[in-house]
Amino acid sequence: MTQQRVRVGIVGPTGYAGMELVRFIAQHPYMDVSYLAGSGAHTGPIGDVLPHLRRLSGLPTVSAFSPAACAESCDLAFVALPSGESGAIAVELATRGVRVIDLSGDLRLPGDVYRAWYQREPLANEVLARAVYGLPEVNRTDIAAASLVANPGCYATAAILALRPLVGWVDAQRVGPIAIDAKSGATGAGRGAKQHLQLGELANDFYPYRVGAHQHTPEIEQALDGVFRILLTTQLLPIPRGIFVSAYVQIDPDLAPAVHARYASFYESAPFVDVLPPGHVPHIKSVAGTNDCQISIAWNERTRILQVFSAIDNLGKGAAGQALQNANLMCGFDETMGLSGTALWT
Ligand SMILES: NC(=O)C1=CN([C@@H]2O[C@H](COP(=O)(O)OP(=O)(O)OC[C@H]3O[C@@H](n4cnc5c(N)ncnc54)[C@H](OP(=O)(O)O)[C@@H]3O)[C@@H](O)[C@H]2O)C=CC1
Ligand SMILES: CC(=O)N[C@@H](CCC(=O)OP(=O)(O)O)C(=O)O
Repeated sequence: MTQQRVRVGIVGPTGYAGMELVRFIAQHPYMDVSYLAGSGAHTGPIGDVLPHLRRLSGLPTVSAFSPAACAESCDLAFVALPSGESGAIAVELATRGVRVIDLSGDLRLPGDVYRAWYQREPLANEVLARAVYGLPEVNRTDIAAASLVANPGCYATAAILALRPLVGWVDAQRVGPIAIDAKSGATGAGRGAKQHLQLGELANDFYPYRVGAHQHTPEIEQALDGVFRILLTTQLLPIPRGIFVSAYVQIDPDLAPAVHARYASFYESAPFVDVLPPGHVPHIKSVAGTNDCQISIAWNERTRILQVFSAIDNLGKGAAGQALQNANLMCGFDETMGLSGTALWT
C-alpha cells in the first residue's frame, strides 16, 4: 500500500521551535513542508531567512501569514507563535479544516486558570474544549483522534514525565507537596531580543525567576490529574538548549524497592522515554537535538525522599520534537517517524 503524503505548514519558522520543526520535517519520509509563514518581518527564500537550512531542497518561500493561503496549501499545520498570538490562529486554521498542533500555552488550560497564570484574556471555553493535551505518553489515543492539539510546555513536559508514573501508584494524600527544581537553557525564552538573554547578562550567572508564579505550575498539576500539589522553581541556565528537572517526593518507604520497576513498566511502550539503570543519571547533552527524555530515580534512605531526575531538549521533546510526535499520531504514522536522530555530545 502506498502511504498518503501529508502537506505540512509551519507558522513561525523563524522562531527557535519553528526552525527545529523545519529541520525535523525535512527528514520525514511521508511529510512535505508546503507552507512557511511568519509575521512578515522575515520573508524570502529559506537560504536568506534560515541560512543554516539553505541546502534543504524543495522548501517553500517564507511569506507573511495568511489563514486562507495556509488552509489552501496544508493538510496539517504547526503553529509556533508566542502565547497570546498562537492559539487564535491555531483555532482559525482548525475551523478551516486543517489539523493543527499549537505549540503555545494558549490552549492547554481552562480559561480562568489561563487568565490567572498568563495574565491574559483566554480564548472561549468552548474553543478550548476542542483541544487535546498533546503528551503522547499520557494521552496517545485521544491525540490520534484529535484535529486540534495543545502541545505541552517545555518545563511541564520534563516534570510530568518525571512524576506521572506515581499517579495512582502512591497514596497522594500521604505524599504532600512535591518540590520540582527545573532549569532551562536560554532558547526556552524564544529568539526575540531581551536584555536578560544577552551574553553579558547570561554568561557566568544562574538564578531563579518567576518564583511561585511560573505559568507551567497549573499545567503540571492538571496533567498529574490534580492529585499532587507542586512547588515549581524555574531557573535559567547559561547554555542554549536543554531542560533538567530534579523532583523530590516523600513516598511510602515500603514502595521504594519497587519504584524502578514501576517507572520501567510505565514507560515500556514509550519510544522516547529512557528510564536509566540504577546508578545512572540523565544528562542534557545526552538528549540535545533529539526527542528523548532520560529519567532516573534514587531513593534516599536517610531522608526517606525519592529523587527523580529528568532531562529533555526544550526544543525537542519540549517543543518541536513532541509536536512532530503528535502529528505522527494524528496522521496514523509510527510516532517515531522523522525523529530517530541521536544526540550530539559535543
Ligand atoms: N522555545 C522553547 O523552548 C519552547 C517554546 N514553546 C512555545 O512555542 C512557541 C514558539 O516559541 P519560540 O520558537 O521559542 O518563539 P520565538 O520568539 O523564537 O519565535 C516566534 C515566531 O513567531 C513569529 N510571529 C510572532 N508574531 C507573529 C504573528 N502575529 N503572526 C505570525 N507570526 C508571528 C515570529 O516570526 P517573525 O520572525 O516573522 O517575526 C517567529 O517565527 C511559543 O508559544 C512558546 O511559548 C513551547 C515549548 C518550548
Ligand atoms: C527559559 C524561559 O524563559 N522559558 C520559558 C518557557 C516558555 C514556554 O514554554 O512558555 P509557554 O507556556 O508560553 O509555551 C518561560 O519560562 O516562560
